[in-house]
Amino acid sequence: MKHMTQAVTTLLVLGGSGDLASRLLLPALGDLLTSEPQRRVTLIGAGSEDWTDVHWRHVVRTSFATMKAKGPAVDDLLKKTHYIRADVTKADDLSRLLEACEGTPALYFALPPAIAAMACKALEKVSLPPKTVLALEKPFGTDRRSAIALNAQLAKLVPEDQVQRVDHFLGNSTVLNLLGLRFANRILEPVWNSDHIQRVDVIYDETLALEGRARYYDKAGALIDMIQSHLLQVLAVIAMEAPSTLSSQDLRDAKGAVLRATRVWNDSPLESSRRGRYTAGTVGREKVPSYVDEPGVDPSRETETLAEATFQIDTWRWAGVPFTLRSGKAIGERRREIVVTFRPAPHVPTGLRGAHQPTKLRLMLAPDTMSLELNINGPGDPDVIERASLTADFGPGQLRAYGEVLAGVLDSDPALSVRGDTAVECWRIVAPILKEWSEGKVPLDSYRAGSMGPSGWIGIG
Ligand SMILES: NC(=O)C1=CN([C@@H]2O[C@H](COP(=O)(O)OP(=O)(O)OC[C@H]3O[C@@H](n4cnc5c(N)ncnc54)[C@H](OP(=O)(O)O)[C@@H]3O)[C@@H](O)[C@H]2O)C=CC1
Ligand SMILES: O=C1O[C@H](COP(=O)(O)O)[C@@H](O)[C@H](O)[C@H]1O
Repeated sequence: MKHMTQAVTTLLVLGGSGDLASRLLLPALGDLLTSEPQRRVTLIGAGSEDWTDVHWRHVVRTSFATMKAKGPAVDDLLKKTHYIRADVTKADDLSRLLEACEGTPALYFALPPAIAAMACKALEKVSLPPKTVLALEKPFGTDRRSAIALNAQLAKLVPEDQVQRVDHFLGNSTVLNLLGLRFANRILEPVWNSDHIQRVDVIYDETLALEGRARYYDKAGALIDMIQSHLLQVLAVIAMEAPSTLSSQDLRDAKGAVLRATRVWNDSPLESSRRGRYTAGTVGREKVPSYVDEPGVDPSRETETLAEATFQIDTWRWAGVPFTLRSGKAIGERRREIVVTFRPAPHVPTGLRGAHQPTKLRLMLAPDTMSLELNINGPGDPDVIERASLTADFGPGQLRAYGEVLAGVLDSDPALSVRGDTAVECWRIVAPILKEWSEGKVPLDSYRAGSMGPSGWIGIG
């Protein structure tokens, strides 16, 4: 993304002792500072663990090492970074943390969602320095109503453009590349509509299983964890109208308009959604227990680990085109792709045989590649259609997804974050599915960990 003047001088990570901080945020910060050595950031970690500064520096160094982070910005940060033990739900503790911040702080809520909401409430009693940035992780709230309440709470604290509702998929380079691919070429936009596109599928199947995250995941499940947030954002970027600029206002207006027009296909979760849960199996060489036997899981919740749902977008451009989003855990093969399937050619000349498959554009995420699958009639019999793929490698991108997220936070540029109304809209979109699933109207199918999903499910993409 574009690089703005850095607005934030201190990054205060609330929940610095957690998984997100050490596995994703800190490595991304190291990566960002290596690639942009002119940045200067003071990093403060805060959490309920009784850590010393020495221990915290060790955690930061270890995380930075995973990205081979180096250079003057990294050295400067490592010299000064420190850790403060605090209960972030208490106003006094939050005041203490803010007093330790130099200049303009960004508070990154790397906290369980309920604790983040409590911390926001406590911040009402705290005086925030001007231009303070608040960065909140997904899921933003637990349903439409709580997202509206959290928005109202945040509005009491800072203006909307100082709130970053983080969705790291928007920092994913393939998602960013979609902007260039769609809007910097003449050939795609004229066919990017229901006249030419038959369906769009977004698939994010992971080989990872629960990874010890039952405390959060068992209450969320695949629909909330992946579709309500990340994949609907991807849908919005695929389907949005061309923004005039890459400014946060233009990008977020364009995404917001698409999501406001999106609803469950035919308003029927029964026909348009499926859910599954893995049983014991082997993924690669790893033995995976049945989801219900994972520590911390409550089987009576009937949490799904694989979700698939089809949506419609009620606009002139997209009327009648199904958008199917799917994500699952403990699937036998990792598959992360956007598949755009074009309608068949209106007439294939009589005498040309074998044009059975439609043109498909595949955009693969991490590693970021693209392939356009075409029908051609060479090199063999000129009367027979064969398939050919035009492929391109997008390269790794300057920064990883969380690096882009952190650049946005430090520059106080919300372009890659989710606007408040859009976060609410995403809950509105999935609400009918959540309701019918909770009422048991859509069966919870089983699939063996390491398989491609429940038998009987027709593959997509
Ligand atoms: N982990 C991941 O892969 C991803 C996580 N996220 C989101 O990031 C957020 C954090 O997740 P994750 O890091 O996995 O969660 P963890 O449970 O690993 O970490 C949460 C952190 O918050 C701290 N904490 C909890 N209560 C308090 C309190 N009252 N005062 C101070 N610190 C407190 C915990 O400290 P202690 O352990 O001492 O309680 C811990 O450091 C969630 O919203 C999640 O959805 C988003 C994308 C990916
Ligand atoms: O936010 C989340 O995303 C990850 C998948 O994203 P990736 O960039 O790590 O591939 C997912 O595994 C996790 O369950 C979810 O909370």
